[in-house]
Amino acid sequence: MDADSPPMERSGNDVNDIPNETETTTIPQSSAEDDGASFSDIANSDDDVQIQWLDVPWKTYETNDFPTATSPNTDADADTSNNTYSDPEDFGDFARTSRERCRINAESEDNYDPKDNPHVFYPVCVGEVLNERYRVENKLGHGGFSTVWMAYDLQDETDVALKVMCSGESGDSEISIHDEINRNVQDPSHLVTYLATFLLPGNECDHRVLVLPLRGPSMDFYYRDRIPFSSRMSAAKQLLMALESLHKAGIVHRDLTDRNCMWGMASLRGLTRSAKYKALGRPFKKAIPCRDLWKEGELVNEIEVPSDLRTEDFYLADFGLAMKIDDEPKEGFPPDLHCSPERLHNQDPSFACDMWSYMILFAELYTGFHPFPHLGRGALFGLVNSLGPLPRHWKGLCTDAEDSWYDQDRRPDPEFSLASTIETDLPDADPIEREHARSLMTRMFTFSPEERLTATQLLQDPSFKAILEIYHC
Ligand SMILES: Nc1ncnc2c1ncn2[C@@H]1O[C@H](COP(=O)(O)OP(=O)(O)OP(=O)(O)O)[C@@H](O)[C@H]1O
Repeated sequence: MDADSPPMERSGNDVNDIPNETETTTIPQSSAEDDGASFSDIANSDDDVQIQWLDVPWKTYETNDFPTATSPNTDADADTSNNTYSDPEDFGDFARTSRERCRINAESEDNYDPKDNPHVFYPVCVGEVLNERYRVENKLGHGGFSTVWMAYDLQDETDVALKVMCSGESGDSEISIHDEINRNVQDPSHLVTYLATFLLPGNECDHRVLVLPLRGPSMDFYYRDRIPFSSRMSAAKQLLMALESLHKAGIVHRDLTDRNCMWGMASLRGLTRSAKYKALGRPFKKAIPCRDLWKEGELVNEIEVPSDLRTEDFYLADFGLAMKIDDEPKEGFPPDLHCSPERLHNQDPSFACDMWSYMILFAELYTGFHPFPHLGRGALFGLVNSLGPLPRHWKGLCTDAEDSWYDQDRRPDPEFSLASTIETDLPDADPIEREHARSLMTRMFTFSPEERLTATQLLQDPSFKAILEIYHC
């Protein structure tokens, strides 16, 4: 597929640069420990042959232990720019004790058990080569329908993300919406669409795999308020422009959440696997403990991208629920806290629903917090408490709602009005800036979808532009 992928820099490693066969290189043995060296330390290391990254026992290799120019893995495993090599057998560390096994924070093992689950996940081991091309090197994340892995494309010699879908998810509609995006969206550069796709034969079923360009951490990963304001506001603008181009092509995303928005990640091209493990963390894993599993697989901790690898680019991903605006809506909602109130009342998805979700993300990027504290009583309660009663004609359309939330005499709690929330969350902001934020949020967080600004209108809105200008975006 010729979907856009970002330009990747190739660092100067060439098989001819492999040191003389008489030289000896010392590399660390596998270890879960980390000496805290930064990415730039690794990428710029000009140590000669003896390098020491970890405070762990050392293993000494003769250089002729390493792949030669005729070996298929030569380029993949030798990174002579750093004079370092990957141990071909090193694919992370197994938890050894029950306490260590508890530290593995992955999808539930039940997802692999056909007895518990009609839509099973595909068991994957780090180190496995999928489709004779993609060597799985680390775990990126998982969702309700997939596991997502960082893999090395042995053919194109680049890192990619593999989204391995559960059985029963043909992926057909996601692929066709990716195709639609690549055909019709004027600028898809901030939309994460597939580079290639293949099927993996599973246990009496196939599993669809999407090969995606590798991106960085999702928006929910970092404490947002630790990222500079200018980066967060630039992200908000990039996301809105991506959404505008999606909407102009007649596509609604329907699942705009912090999990589906991602920062960019600096290219790791040219680094050995051990250097990548050094930068991103080593896979920490245990075998999937299901009995009678048809194939080996591992539950693996998801990588934590260090902040010095995060780039200023921002992307919208996961088009699993996206659809053409005129198509018959399929099942599925964003999580309640990012879902528009009309969708929570079972109205059809619309561009305005996406704009509500966008505005929640904008508020989270801007203030660092969700704008409607729900006090443990659910998303709709948070809205009623801050904005006032829900439209009377929606009553009865949402089973989780209380009748009193539609009582038109009900007053919002002044402590949770948008003005007070903005003042609490941004105590140092200039009053004029806060007034722009209040005005913008009041107009966007309206229960009438038809009154919400479109993406194009919001990009032109004087208050939106004023806030971005303050942060030089
Ligand atoms: N291209 C990518 N680069 C890096 N990480 C990714 C990429 N795609 C997905 N991820 C990670 O994997 C996680 C799950 O991906 P995704 O949301 O696409 O899966 P899903 O099964 O559709 O999830 P959901 O149940 O939320 O719809 C994301 O939150 C993100 O952390």
